[in-house]
Amino acid sequence: MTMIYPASTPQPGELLIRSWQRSQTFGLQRHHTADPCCLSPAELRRRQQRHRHLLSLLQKAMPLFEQWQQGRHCRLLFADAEGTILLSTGDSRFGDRARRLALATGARWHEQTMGTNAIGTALLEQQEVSVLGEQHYMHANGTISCSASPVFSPAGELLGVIDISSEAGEHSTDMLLTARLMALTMENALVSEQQDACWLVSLASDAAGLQQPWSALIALREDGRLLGANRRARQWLPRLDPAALLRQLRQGELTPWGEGMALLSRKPAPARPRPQADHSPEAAALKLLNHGVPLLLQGETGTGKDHRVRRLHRQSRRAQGPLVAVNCGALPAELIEAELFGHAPGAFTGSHKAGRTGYVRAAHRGILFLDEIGELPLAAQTRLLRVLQEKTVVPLGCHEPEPVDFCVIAASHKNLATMVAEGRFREDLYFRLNGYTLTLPPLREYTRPAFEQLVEQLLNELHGEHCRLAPGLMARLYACPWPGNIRQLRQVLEVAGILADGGMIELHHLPGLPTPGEAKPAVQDLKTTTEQRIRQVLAECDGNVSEAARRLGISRTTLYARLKAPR
Ligand SMILES: Nc1ncnc2c1ncn2[C@@H]1O[C@H](COP(=O)(O)OP(=O)(O)OP(=O)(O)O)[C@@H](O)[C@H]1O
Repeated sequence: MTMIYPASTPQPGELLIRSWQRSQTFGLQRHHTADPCCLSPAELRRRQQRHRHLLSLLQKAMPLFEQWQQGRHCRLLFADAEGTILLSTGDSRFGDRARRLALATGARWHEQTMGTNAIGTALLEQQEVSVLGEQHYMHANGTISCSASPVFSPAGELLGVIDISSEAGEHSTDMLLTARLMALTMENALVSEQQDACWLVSLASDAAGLQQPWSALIALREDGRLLGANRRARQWLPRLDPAALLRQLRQGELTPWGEGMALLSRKPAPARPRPQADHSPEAAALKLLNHGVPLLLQGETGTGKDHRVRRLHRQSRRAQGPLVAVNCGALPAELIEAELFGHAPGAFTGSHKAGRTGYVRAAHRGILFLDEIGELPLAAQTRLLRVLQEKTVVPLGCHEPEPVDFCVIAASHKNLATMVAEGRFREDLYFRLNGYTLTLPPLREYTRPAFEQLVEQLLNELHGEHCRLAPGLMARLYACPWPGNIRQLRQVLEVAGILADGGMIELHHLPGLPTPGEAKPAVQDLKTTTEQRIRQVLAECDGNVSEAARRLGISRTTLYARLKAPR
């Protein structure tokens, strides 16, 4: 590959050559328009919310940048580990050009789409880099120069990147140094706040270098176990015995170490208060799941069964294993057993030539989520019961049972106990699945404080902390019937927050608000109320079922089911 630079541009090092080669491999052309694939404002706010702790640490390090920046025309950017800019601040004169070049929040600077660039290249190489003027792969970016330094977690995972960008002619080497200093300051803050850390130890080549942002820093537990390290410390770790070092340091705060380095122990970091014991049903469910007890989730459509299962999986001991979700109501009747338990190659006419693993075996070492379990036909229920009892599967066409290690969570919007009483669900399977029942209430049964908390959480998740309801609107929302439960509420708030540009939501930002009843409907009236509301919306949509389901925030299947439900 030939790289031709203007005489004024420094020749690239190996890192940039590798990056240019990658840019070519990605099929990019230098004269193409760079496409930063900007995120929608809502998605950007979600990401900023997800990374709010990192952003708050960056804010604390900001005085470093502000002091240094005086008189310089440059911008500081922070991008997450996927190259999405979450913060852009600094000189507004350069800001206009920066915006034109998509150095603004929401833009994504992957190497795959933008070619060689400081953010994308620093992320892929996991090391700091300056990309000056025409060293950018895309001509369009040749007018700027950028220096970026990655930020790592105390465990060494890449969290994001700090970048300082300026006009190509105005870049200086201290921009990379400042980006590095900011990144190190953030890493040190992360190391210092490690949970259970009692000791922080700085390492440097001499006493003068200790406790500087660029010194190595490690966090230790009371017994000397290593909890985390900044990037500088990581290079020492292979030669370091933290427990022995701590013993030594407890004799005297400043101690020579190993290869003549000076060491300093700092005051014990304040221990974090232990979380209060959690006696909620969800905590009980998690504890039981971790002991292999099957869970049963009951709740109307949209009450958050799927959402809850995903959260339980994330928090469980099986978080590293798969979560295999099966909608039992959507399995084709004639293939249910093959889909669940798998089959040998060519086991039956029309079967997969290579055989099929089946959902149960796919959940090995993880969690099998059987959604809409009430829809499973009786014959399949019998086989499922055997699989749950024996924790082995015999795929169709096989003879040998195969052990499978999985936990099961089942969910249904139908009342399974009633189905058992009516003979539509096997009693023994019901007892086997129902190690512990978690019932998710419909929104109409939420207390006012619980409802407010949910609305605030959803607004925060969807639109960030500045989005809130105008006075009086909470009461209006609480009075609505919400047949689609959280799904419907979420959709209404998503639309409202966008219309309100993430600020104060007024009544006119709520076009899809369900009509409030005179009072909250009594439970026994709910079927009638729901059906009336569905018919009303259907009429408003001229019988268009998809549109009505969208407005109500429920699926089309649910809409049909609601209309067909026996009175
Ligand atoms: N606690 C929660 N916080 C935020 N969002 C939630 C919560 N619970 C549910 N949601 C959201 O509400 C919507 C519906 O949730 P979910 O699909 O989990 O409901 P469900 O009970 O499984 O519904 P169905 O029975 O119709 O499948 C989803 O968009 C989900 O992200």
